[in-house]
Amino acid sequence: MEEIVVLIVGAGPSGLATSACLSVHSIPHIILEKEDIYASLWKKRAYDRLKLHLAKEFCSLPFKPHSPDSPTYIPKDMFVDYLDDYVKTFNIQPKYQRHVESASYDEADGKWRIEAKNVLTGGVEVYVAEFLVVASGENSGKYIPELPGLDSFSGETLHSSEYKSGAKYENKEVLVVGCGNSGMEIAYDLSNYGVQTAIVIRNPVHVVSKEIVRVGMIFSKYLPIFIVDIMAVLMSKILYGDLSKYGIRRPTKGPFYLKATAGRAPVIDVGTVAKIKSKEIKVVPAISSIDGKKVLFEDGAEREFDVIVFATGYRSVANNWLKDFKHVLNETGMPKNDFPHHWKGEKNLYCCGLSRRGLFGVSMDASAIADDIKKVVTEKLNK
Ligand SMILES: Cc1cc2nc3c(=O)[nH]c(=O)nc-3n(C[C@H](O)[C@H](O)[C@H](O)COP(=O)(O)OP(=O)(O)OC[C@H]3O[C@@H](n4cnc5c(N)ncnc54)[C@H](O)[C@@H]3O)c2cc1C
Ligand SMILES: NC(=O)C1=CN([C@@H]2O[C@H](COP(=O)(O)OP(=O)(O)OC[C@H]3O[C@@H](n4cnc5c(N)ncnc54)[C@H](OP(=O)(O)O)[C@@H]3O)[C@@H](O)[C@H]2O)C=CC1
Ligand SMILES: O=C(O)C(=O)Cc1c[nH]c2ccccc12
Repeated sequence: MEEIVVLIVGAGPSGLATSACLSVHSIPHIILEKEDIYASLWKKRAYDRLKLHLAKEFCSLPFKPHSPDSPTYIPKDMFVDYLDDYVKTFNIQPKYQRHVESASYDEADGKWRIEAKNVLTGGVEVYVAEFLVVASGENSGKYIPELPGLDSFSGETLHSSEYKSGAKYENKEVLVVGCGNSGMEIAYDLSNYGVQTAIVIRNPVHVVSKEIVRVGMIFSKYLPIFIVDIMAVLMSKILYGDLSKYGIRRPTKGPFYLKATAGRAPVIDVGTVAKIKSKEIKVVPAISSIDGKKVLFEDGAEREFDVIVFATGYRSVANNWLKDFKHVLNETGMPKNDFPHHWKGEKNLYCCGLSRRGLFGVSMDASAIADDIKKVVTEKLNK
């Protein structure tokens, strides 16, 4: 059994940022990561053409702004290089292939007991920590809806986290389920490879440009969200026009309101809208059932597909291993406390990167968590 002051679960940007902030405070800690590398989402589960879709000033980790020479919207591989530099700068050394399977709070000694399977040896390692930081990601579990007849589908199915590029789907009929940023960009990528592409858009969704988001993020510092949303929607209408005739309806609530309250990011268009307008990408309604290669839609139409890409999002699965999750999370694996108090729980339990604010939120959380742990440790030493 290993005793440690702070144990961090996950070596994505949240775990790395928290580690850096704790190191600056000289607080001993370890990171347990189930994969064999850090930043596995960015290194293993992201498609080729992915870029950061927030301007770089909103995407840096603590103590390390992006280089002035970096493009405003950083390509995935360049962001991975940035994380490599970050890990070197702060000498971050996660314990890899340690899959945390259980974490519970021992009331008797007031510490966290963490059990992790060593993926290499198959053995179970036990750790005892005074502080526990959940940094396992809001996108840690793939979500695929249960659709009637899905088991009968005779083509290929994959989740967006498994998609790399449209190259392997040339001359195929592909259905993308989900019109979030993954679905809309994957549909664009498929279409660029000449793939016959359809996308399911079943509910209203905002479409904005990167520049509208950048302006909105800047103005959000000074103006109430409803003003920012009025501006954002007006700019979107000017840029894209009335999209309802193409099957894209705008929600009644604004894009920044929905992001702040429901964590639903607007679609930041990469060129998909133009392809939908030109009918290179076909918009279809919700699926009612699947039969072999045939997909039946709620408008009664049906069409055969070779491939279905589920760009239907993710879920936090922290509750699978965090037995005493109620000290910081709710039943869905997300923070039980509202932003900006979401990161701190009871019993020295914290969560980082679960505020649905992307890397911008990661940095805020990591700094706040490390500062709070430093305060608690200092107060204890001064008693
Ligand atoms: C396709 C995609 C694109 C995105 N683009 C942007 C963007 O442009 N800008 C932005 O701000 N945000 C973006 N995001 C949001 C993204 O969540 C953050 O950028 C960032 O990756 C969050 O970091 P994280 O460390 O909290 O979570 P993750 O990056 O998901 O890392 C969590 C880590 O925890 C590990 N882990 C999970 N469970 C366990 C366990 N039980 N035991 C041990 N280890 C475990 C995982 O292996 C993983 O390495 C995007 C997300 C996706 C899916
Ligand atoms: N940097 C970048 O360029 C990118 C960033 N991202 C980020 O990654 C995160 C995850 O994004 P993403 O993977 O798109 O997931 P999201 O959760 O944002 O979107 C999931 C989509 O799936 C749809 N959906 C769910 N179930 C069904 C169903 N049964 N039938 C039809 N549609 C369904 C949802 O529609 P409904 O509303 O109807 O439920 C929604 O449109 C987000 O924060 C996003 O901003 C993602 C891709 C690229
Ligand atoms: O892409 C993501 O997952 C993000 O959460 C990035 C993000 C943070 N704040 C936003 C506001 C509008 C659109 C995207 C984001």
